[in-house]
Formats: sequence, C-alpha cells, structure tokens
Amino acid sequence: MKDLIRLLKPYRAAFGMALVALILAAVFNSALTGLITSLMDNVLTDSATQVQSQADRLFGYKEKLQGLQNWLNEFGVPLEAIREARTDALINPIPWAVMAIVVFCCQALFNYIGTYTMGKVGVTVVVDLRQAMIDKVMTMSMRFFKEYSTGDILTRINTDVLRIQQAISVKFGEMIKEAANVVVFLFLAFFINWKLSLTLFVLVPMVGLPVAVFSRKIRKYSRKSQSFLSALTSHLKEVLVGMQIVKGYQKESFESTKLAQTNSLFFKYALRELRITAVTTPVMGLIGMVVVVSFVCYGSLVVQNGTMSQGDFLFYILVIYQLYQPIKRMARANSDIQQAVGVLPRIAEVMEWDNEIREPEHPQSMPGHPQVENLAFRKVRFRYGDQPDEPWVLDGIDLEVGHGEVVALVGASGSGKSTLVKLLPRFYDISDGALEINGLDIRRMPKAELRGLFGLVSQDTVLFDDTVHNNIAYGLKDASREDVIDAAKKANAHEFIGQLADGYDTTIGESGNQLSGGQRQRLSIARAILKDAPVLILDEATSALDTQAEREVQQALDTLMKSKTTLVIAHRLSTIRKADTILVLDKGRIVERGDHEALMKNHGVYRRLIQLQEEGIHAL
Ligand SMILES: Nc1ncnc2c1ncn2[C@@H]1O[C@H](COP(=O)(O)OP(=O)(O)OP(=O)(O)O)[C@@H](O)[C@H]1O
Repeated sequence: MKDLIRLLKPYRAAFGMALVALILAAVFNSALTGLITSLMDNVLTDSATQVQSQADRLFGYKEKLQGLQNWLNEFGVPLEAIREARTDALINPIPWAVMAIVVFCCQALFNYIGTYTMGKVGVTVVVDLRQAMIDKVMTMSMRFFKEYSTGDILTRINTDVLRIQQAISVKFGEMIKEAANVVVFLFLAFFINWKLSLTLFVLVPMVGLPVAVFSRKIRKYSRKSQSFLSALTSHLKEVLVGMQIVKGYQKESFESTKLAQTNSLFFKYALRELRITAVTTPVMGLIGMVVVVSFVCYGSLVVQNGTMSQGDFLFYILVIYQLYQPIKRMARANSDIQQAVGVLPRIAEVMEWDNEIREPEHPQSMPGHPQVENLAFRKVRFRYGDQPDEPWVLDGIDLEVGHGEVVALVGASGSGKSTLVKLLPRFYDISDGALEINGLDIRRMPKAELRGLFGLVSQDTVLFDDTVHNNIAYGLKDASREDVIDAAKKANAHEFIGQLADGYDTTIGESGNQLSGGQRQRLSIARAILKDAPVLILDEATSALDTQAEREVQQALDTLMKSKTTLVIAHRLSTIRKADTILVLDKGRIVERGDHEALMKNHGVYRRLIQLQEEGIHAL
C-alpha cells in the first residue's frame, strides 16, 4: 500500500484536491439524506403537525437540551409562544426545495471535481509509470531480454499497469468517499450515545482482522494469475509470429493444447482470487450482522433499565446500519486495491533491474573519433552467466583489426562467432581481458559514441511496420529523401521500391512481411549504407536466396563494405575468399588465422570446413 501511495507523491496536490472534494461530496450527500428524511416532517405535512413534530424533537431531547432551553428562556425568548404562533401558519415548501437543490448541486459539483481529478491522477500515474517502464526497458542490457520473454514484458507494461490505474482512478476515490461517510455517521453515533459507541470501537477491529487475511490472499493470487497471463501472452506471441511453421508442421492443436494448459492455470488462480474477493463481502456482512445483533441484545438491557428510550435506540441502530454500509463498500474497494498492490512487485522488478552495461563515470571520447584506426581484443574471455562453473563461450581471444580490413569469422555452429561481434557495441561486457578501439577501452567511451561506430546487418533482418523511407532512415532523423534514395540505389533496392504501391511511402507490414527475403535484406543493407558507420558488423544470411536475389544482395554488400573496416560472420565462400584475414573459431578459441590460400595449405579445421561446404554440407 505504501508503494502504491508513493506512486502518487508527484501528484499530491491534485490528489489532495480530489480528496477534499470527495469528502465534501460525502458531507453534502449526508445532508441530502437528512433533507429527504425531513421531507415528511417539514414539507409533506400540515403546519400543526410540522410544529408538533419539531417541538417534539426539540423538547424530546429534554435532558440534552434543557440547558439550552433554560438559557433561551433566561434571555426572554418566548419558546412556547413561538410554538403556538406557528401552529396556524401555512407550510411554504419553497425554502426546502431551494435548500434541496443547492445541497444537491454542491454534492454533484464536488462529486464531479473529486471523481474527475482522482481519475485524472490515476490515468496520469499510469501513463507516467508506463512511460518510465518503456524508457527503462529501452536502456536494458541484452541480459534482461534473455531473462524476460517479450510477452512477459508486454504484460507488465500493459495489463499490470492498468490494474493500478483502476485502483487509483476509481477505488481510491470510493475508499475516501466511504471513509467520509463513516466519519459522519460515527459522529452521529457518538452524539446519540457515546458509551455504546465506545463499545462499537472495541468491536470494529474484529472487522479489520478478516480484511487483513483476505487482502494477503488476494495479493498472492493476483500475482500468480498475472504471471500465468504473462506466460500465455509470451507463448501466444511466439505462435502468432511463427504461424507459418506451426501450420507447416500441422501443430495447431498441439499449440492450442499447450496454450490451454497455461490458460487453465491462469483460470485456476484468477478463480481463487475471485473466490476470496466474493467471500469478503458476505463475511463482512456476517460480522456486521453479529455486531448489530449484539447491539440489539445490549439495547434490550439499556431500554429496560431506562438509560435510552425505544425511539432513540431504534434511531441509533439505523445510524449503525448506515455506518456499516460504507464499511462494506470500503472492503470491496480494498479488494481491488489489493489486486493492484499484488502486481506492484512485478513492476518494481523491472524498474529496479540493475543494468550491468553501465555508462562510464568519466567518459572519454575515442582518440581520432570517428575514424577507427585500430580495433583490438586482448586476451578476451566471456561467458553469458556469472557462475564460476559455467564454461567460457570465448576464451583468450587476441585480435587486431586495422582500418579498412575485412575479417571473416568462420567456425562450426556454437563456436562463438556471433558472441564475439556482440561484445564490440557492448551488447554484453567482456568477463576478462580488454577490448580497445584506437587504444581506448570501450568501457570508458560514452555508450552512444561507441554504438555510433558500428553498422549492423544481421541475418534476421529487423524491419518495422513503417514506410520504406522510415525503415531505411531508421534512427537518422535528418535523412532527406535524396539520401534515402541514394542509399537504396547503392543497396540495389531502388528498383523494387519503385514498383511498390506507394514507392518509398509504402508501409511494409509487421517485420516487413509484405516483402521477399532478398528485398528485406537489401533494405537492411540500405539502412547500414545510410548510417555510414566506420565499422561494419555483418552476419551473413545462411538461408539460400535464388541466384538472381543472391547476386543483388551480394552486390549491395560489396558496395557497403567498400573502404570500411568489416567483421563478417561468413557463410559464403566468395566472402571468405575476399577477406584479408580469416579467423577459425572452435569452442570459443581462435584455432587458425590467415588468408584463404594459407589456411588451405594447413590441412586443419578450415580446410575441413571448406571441403564439407563444397560437398554441400552446411558447416560454417
Ligand atoms: N544469450 C545467450 N545466453 C547463454 N548462452 C548463449 C547465448 N547466446 C549464445 N549462447 C551460447 O554461446 C555459445 C556460442 O554461441 P554463438 O551464437 O556465439 O555461436 P555461433 O558460432 O555464432 O553459432 P551459429 O553459427 O550457429 O550462429 C553457444 O554454446 C550458445 O549456446
């Protein structure tokens, strides 16, 4: 609860205003109830009965008001004369009507101000919280995305945050309104009989006990159901993205069954949550009933010994009942608030995640920026986890790459090629050794400057559901249409873009699914050409394109690599042959290095890999 209230801190002025408005609305609401009860006595009656009933009420509380009457008599106020004089007067309903309208308008106005302001605070908290989560997720290291699935992250940012909005916008307001009602009726109860009301105070904590137990359970089940919802979203997203494979392998019912299992686990915990929520109200009702029944027994005693009149006691019971209604509503609102409190740890987990790829405390600009003269791995070791018994994925990598050099990385699957290039833009930090550019350790450079040095072309082309222009100019705000067209021409993409319905303004669908594989690759190459970064990291696609598409992509890549320092994870013999240096990786170590001719003479791993490839077996 404290955490939920902490979220409101920046909006305390608006929240305070909403609270005051809601309390005033509750006060006017009870005044309205009072006015309606006085309708019978003061409006829908004749003058004599009205005065009689007023007088009865006034003089009825003899003990309480005796002092006031004496005091008024002493000052010569003719109470009895007033009583007589008004007996013949006609009833004028206008003052009551005006009063009723004024009170109602005040109640409605404060209700509007309170509800709207509280709702606005809720929406603002949620929008800010969601944005803070999005901003945080954007800065997360790749380790975070390995640990949390996409669906889980999406559920936390969307569904979990929505529960908080509901709690703040609606339920907090309800709580406050009902609390104000409780205060008003408590005051009345004390006014009528303070001794009896004190007894009530002893009994009220009895109500709090089950509320605390239920709250804990609701929080627990709410957390569980949300985590299964996350798993469901995550799995569903995978299935939707991979629908072609699911259909191709006829796995629709298999996936449906798997999804149904998670769905039923969600159902199980959502149902438990619902059961506890549903049981809260009757249990509270029962406790309320026990309280009322105890009062009746006690009342029987006080009426018999003459401490209270029957009428007073009945009125008191009514007040207590009125007191119990808002408490019941508060219990219901509390259930919803507890559900929101239940998801808070899931949000906190994201917000408090420690990003291990840190910005240096005293960043240093790279000497000679943006020219990359030298890129060096010095005894680099790396593993994904930090357990001491985990094997090294890269072990003792020593490598120097000069300006304009092309280095091809080859090796069996899982030998560490992709991992090696991921260390350069600090997607992961090395575990041991040093990684330098122009002699400066990359961990001392500002992250933005470091990442600006690399152009990435990966084998799974990453495109967004946006226009061709925006996909090529991704991240470059100032790129003009001419620049984009120029890059597209160099990437052999201009021609096919011209044939699209809206040319460069065509939206290409989620992940560019309205384009062919070769077209997607050429768009991502155009993007890298436009970025014009000094170092190129290329992950050559293993999937076969037809000869024409392959030739077009290859031409685009050649243009891209011109006069650039390039590290390429190479699968095509043509690329490997052109490389200045070929590094052969095996189980995280560089086992051979040199150019094609030299390595072929070696009769080692490289020669074997090439022979396997020539035999048509995919080995690189
Ligand atoms: N995010 C990760 N978390 C944990 N281990 C990983 C992760 N990514 C890769 N690995 C492991 O690190 C090792 C090297 O993987 P890497 O992707 O660098 O190999 P690769 O040579 O690029 O393989 P391929 O040619 O098949 O892409 C593998 O054993 C792999 O299981």
